[in-house]
Amino acid sequence: METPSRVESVAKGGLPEVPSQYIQPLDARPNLHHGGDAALIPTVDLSSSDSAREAIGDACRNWGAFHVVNHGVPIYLLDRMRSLGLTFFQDCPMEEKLRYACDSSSAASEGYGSRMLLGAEDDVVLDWRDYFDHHTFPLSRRNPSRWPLHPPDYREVVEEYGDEMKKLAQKLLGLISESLSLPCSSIEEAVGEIYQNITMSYYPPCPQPELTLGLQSHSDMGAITLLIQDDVEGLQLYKDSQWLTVPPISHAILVLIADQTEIITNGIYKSAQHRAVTNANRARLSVATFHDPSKTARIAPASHLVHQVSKPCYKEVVYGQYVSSWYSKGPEGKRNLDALLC
Ligand SMILES: O=C(O)CCC(=O)C(=O)O
Ligand SMILES: [Fe+2]
Repeated sequence: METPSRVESVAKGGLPEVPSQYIQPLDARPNLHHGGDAALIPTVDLSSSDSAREAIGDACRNWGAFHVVNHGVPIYLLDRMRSLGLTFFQDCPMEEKLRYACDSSSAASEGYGSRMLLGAEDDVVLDWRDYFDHHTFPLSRRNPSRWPLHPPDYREVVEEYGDEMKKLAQKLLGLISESLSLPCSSIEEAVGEIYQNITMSYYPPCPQPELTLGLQSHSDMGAITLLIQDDVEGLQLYKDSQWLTVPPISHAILVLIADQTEIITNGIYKSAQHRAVTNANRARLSVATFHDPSKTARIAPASHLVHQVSKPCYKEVVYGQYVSSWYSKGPEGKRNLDALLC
């Protein structure tokens, strides 16, 4: 098995210039002089479901993303996850990290990795990012012995975090369904059994942030993503032909609508196109918790919503095929979803 370079090791070399594989084509490079403003991303207070429902509907229609507060997940757990991630990436010796290396020849395999897309090294531009992916639901996929042993509470915290995030994702899918006048369980039933992955992403300081991306432009492929970041800016959202910076809010959780929810809602709600930019001075950490259908699930627009606009806007897709094509062709924004438009 080929062992790809870890971005951390490339960054530690103190190179004045990034290696050519990390240089983005001109049209994908970030304009760091015009960072944009995303202060307008809505924040939804979940303490009252009645007012949250309407606010969620507006946010899903206009942004595909929103922050939630009073979400019920203990704040200490958000802080502990961020600190476990930083401990792993910054304090664990490389030799130890590599004991958890993921299989770089298969998509989204569990463990420590750097390359998201499959394909030959010289075919793809590499992201300036290392990550650790944990498989947490269904429970049959959960095997904490494949996760770091240090700090001593690492495995326990990741399990508790996964449990809390799943509960929140289910609550949100219920509110999203109701915001479209569908029964509360509609979207969750269309998704089927939830597959949850937790990916900690680590972006080391980059000597040429204007040429690179921490994570290329994409929308998440599953149903709903719940994301927290540390206090370093870097996440950007594409809206109205502009890249806008998403401000980190330490006690909030960012909700990103993903592609299967766009399909199920027949395009009424849009998945969020986003990317991560790098910076020269500070490493950045994010933790994304993905909630996806099983690979065998068939995803199609909900019939009730098809009747509203008189036709389905997306073709039915087997989720596993969607995932394979995403990893082999690359996301390039939302091109995999666009390919399913009727
Ligand atoms: O680092 C971030 O904020 C974004 C991470 C992300 O988009 C992903 O893991 O899919
Ligand atoms: Fe993402």
